Amino acid sequence: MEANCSNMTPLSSDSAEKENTVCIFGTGDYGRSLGFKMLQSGFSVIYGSRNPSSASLLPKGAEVLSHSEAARKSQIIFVAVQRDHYSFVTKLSKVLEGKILVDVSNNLKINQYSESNAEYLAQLVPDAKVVKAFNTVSAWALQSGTLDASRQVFVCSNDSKAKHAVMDIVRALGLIPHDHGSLAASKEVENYPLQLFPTWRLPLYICAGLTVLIFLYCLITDIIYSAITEEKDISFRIAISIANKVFPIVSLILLALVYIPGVFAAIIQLYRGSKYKRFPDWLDQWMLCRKQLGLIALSYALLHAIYTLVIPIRYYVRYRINSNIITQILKNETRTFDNTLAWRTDAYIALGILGFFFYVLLGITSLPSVSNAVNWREFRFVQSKLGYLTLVLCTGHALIFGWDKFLSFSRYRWYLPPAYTLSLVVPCTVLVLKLILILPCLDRRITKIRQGWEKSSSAGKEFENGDVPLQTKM
Ligand SMILES: NC(=O)C1=CN([C@@H]2O[C@H](COP(=O)(O)OP(=O)(O)OC[C@H]3O[C@@H](n4cnc5c(N)ncnc54)[C@H](OP(=O)(O)O)[C@@H]3O)[C@@H](O)[C@H]2O)C=CC1
Ligand SMILES: [Fe+3]
Repeated sequence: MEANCSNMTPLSSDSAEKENTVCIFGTGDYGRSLGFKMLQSGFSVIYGSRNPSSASLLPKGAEVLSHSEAARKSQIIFVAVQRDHYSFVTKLSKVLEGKILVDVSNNLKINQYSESNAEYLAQLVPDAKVVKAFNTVSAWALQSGTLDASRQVFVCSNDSKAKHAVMDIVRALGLIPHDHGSLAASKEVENYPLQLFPTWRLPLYICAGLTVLIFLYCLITDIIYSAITEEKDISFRIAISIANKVFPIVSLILLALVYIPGVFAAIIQLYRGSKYKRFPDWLDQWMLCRKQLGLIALSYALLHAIYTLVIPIRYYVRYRINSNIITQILKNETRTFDNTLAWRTDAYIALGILGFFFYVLLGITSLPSVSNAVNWREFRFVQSKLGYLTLVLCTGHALIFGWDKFLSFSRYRWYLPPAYTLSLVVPCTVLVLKLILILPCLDRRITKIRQGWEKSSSAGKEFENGDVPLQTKM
């Protein structure tokens, strides 16, 4: 079936109907859902089943026959059967000769078998043209029509015509086909739905590790320290006070971690005097998860903002304010207005608000629908310039919050510095390194390197781009 199916509507003539007919082996969940969607899109559907008479719950308008009878009636056959049962196709090898067999199967584990299911099917019926497709679309999504998250269908085959015929069907169903090349890619395609947030794994581990470490640090320096040295139980602070320390600290560290790899990359390129050598793997990995790190940092900043907003309604805070007022009344004293403190708190809050605003802006511009609407230069400007501005504002927010507390030794509990200082180490390091890198002498050199200029280390000679073979990326 090489006819273009993209404009398919139900056809009336017999021959056209034959061209428009697809066969589905298996009347299980997937076979039924696929058949339902096919019928909706104007195809005729014939099921091939072991027991045609007892097949039930099939979509209206579909026919059920034996495997061989059904296969004879269509050029394209979808195999909606679990891999373990594929052996039944060997008996049909004659009738399947030259036909397109679409393997929709998935496995339970990554690399469960040595060869992919599609390659296995191709070995069982070598004279059929096997195409891998549809495994990324669930039965539920096909049936319910909620295909927003899984519109993409990866298609691969060794037979180009067969692949394009299946891609036409994919389009006719309102889905988006992605050509993944030959059947050798089918293993990767089969592993795809089994991966659980692959690009999120490293950022989530980093975030979880930092969260636990900072929480333990705050627990020791606040709650356990008070319990042991002052015999005071302030464990209630875990719920809001400690949480509202952990979230901003981790958020700021994660935001700085988004910008460190760029700084390291610039230093490495300066040192090598070239951009044509691969970065170490760890740096590549780190660069690839910057967006995820940034989005987790944003979610923690959002939590910090919400926790901060509830401070005035906390019982503990209202109690402290009231008891302060009563103490002043009882002592008949009035605390004078501290102008410096007023400036400090206002500046700290203002930097926090502005920092959060740019944080959100960065998050919004990283959404595909927004980033697709800006060109590469605009995207770089937002993510780099506004990103650094966010880092500066948020670091300023933390610096003014802490002020000179780090100088007062009484705040060091068991020689441990106040928790806020932990949030400043990485961001300050990034900002200092960035400041050095934007010094005109270094900036000019980095710009030249990124435009392709190279310094030959062996001969001490300098080559322009093009004189030296490009070996690797960057
Ligand atoms: N469910 C889902 O969301 C998705 C499923 N898939 C893939 O689709 C395929 C089918 O899945 P699903 O429909 O859920 O599975 P089911 O177990 O529900 O159905 C499989 C069908 O295969 C047929 N069958 C069972 N045993 C044999 C056998 N020994 N020989 C021949 N045919 C047999 C039966 O149909 P009959 O009785 O008519 O012969 C049965 O209904 C699988 O490979 C799966 O990985 C892919 C993406 C998503
Ligand atoms: Fe804050």
